Amino acid sequence: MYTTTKALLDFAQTQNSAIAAFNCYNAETTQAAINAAQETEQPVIIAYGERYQEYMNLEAFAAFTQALAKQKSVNISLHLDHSYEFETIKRAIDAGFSSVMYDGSTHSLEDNVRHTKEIVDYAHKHGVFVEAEIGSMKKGAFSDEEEGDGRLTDPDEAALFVKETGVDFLAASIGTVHGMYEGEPEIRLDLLEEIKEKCSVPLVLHGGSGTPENQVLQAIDRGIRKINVNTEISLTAAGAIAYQLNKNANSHLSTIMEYAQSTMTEHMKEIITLYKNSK
Ligand SMILES: O=C(O)C[C@@H](O)[C@H](O)C(=O)COP(=O)(O)O
Ligand SMILES: [Zn+2]
Repeated sequence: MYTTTKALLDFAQTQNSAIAAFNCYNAETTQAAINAAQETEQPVIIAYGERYQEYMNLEAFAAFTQALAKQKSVNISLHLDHSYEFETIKRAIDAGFSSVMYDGSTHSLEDNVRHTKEIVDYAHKHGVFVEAEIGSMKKGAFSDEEEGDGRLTDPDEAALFVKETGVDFLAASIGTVHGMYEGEPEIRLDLLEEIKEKCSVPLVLHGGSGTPENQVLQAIDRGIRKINVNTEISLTAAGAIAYQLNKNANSHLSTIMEYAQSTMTEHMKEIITLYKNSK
């Protein structure tokens, strides 16, 4: 079923769980995520980033995802991840994305508020929900993302940001990184508690890959409702491809990709089940 990210995060709120938002950019990643949702009978968010456009056209991706989602009985939403250009956001809204993320984290607070508000006003007029980021994420290992300066979110700034912009979901920087960790990460649960207390909107955790399970569960218990995962799944697929080629270097491409896809599905099922947080 094709639904909105807002409906999924509201549902997560009632369950004290978080919804996995998997970064998808081709047929295999998207099918893997949708199959994982179907097999676990849990909702999932398909997150397509602005930077993937060179790899798969935005409108084609949206049509593909919506067509698959409509054939399934579980709830699936389509979200535009990290976007910097108003133009991309407008295109995503026209293509049927239910939510978009404007990433103004590299701007000053004042500019981030101004740009985000402009986008929120536009998106809300079109019935679309907006995620935005305050603070910024550091880049860890194996991430193709651009280097951020890694500023933790200030709870008072976050409260002001939510109030001034009218944003629907807030991505807060609380100690995770984009990519894998070099050492043991430490999610700042104290900071998360303070942000949660001061902001009434659902909170989003970026940099889900490699984050220790006990820290993830504690973050969910303190109000994280959406967790973005990319690098970990990409590494799983790369490992599966290497394994298949090692077994048979002349494998047909469809065999290699099918194996990569089913391996991703299994990994995604574990993540979805963890985030469900049922004790
Ligand atoms: O890499 C992308 O294009 C998107 C990611 O930044 C995503 O938003 C995210 O936070 C996933 O982090 P990761 O699991 O640590 O790669
Ligand atoms: Zn991210």
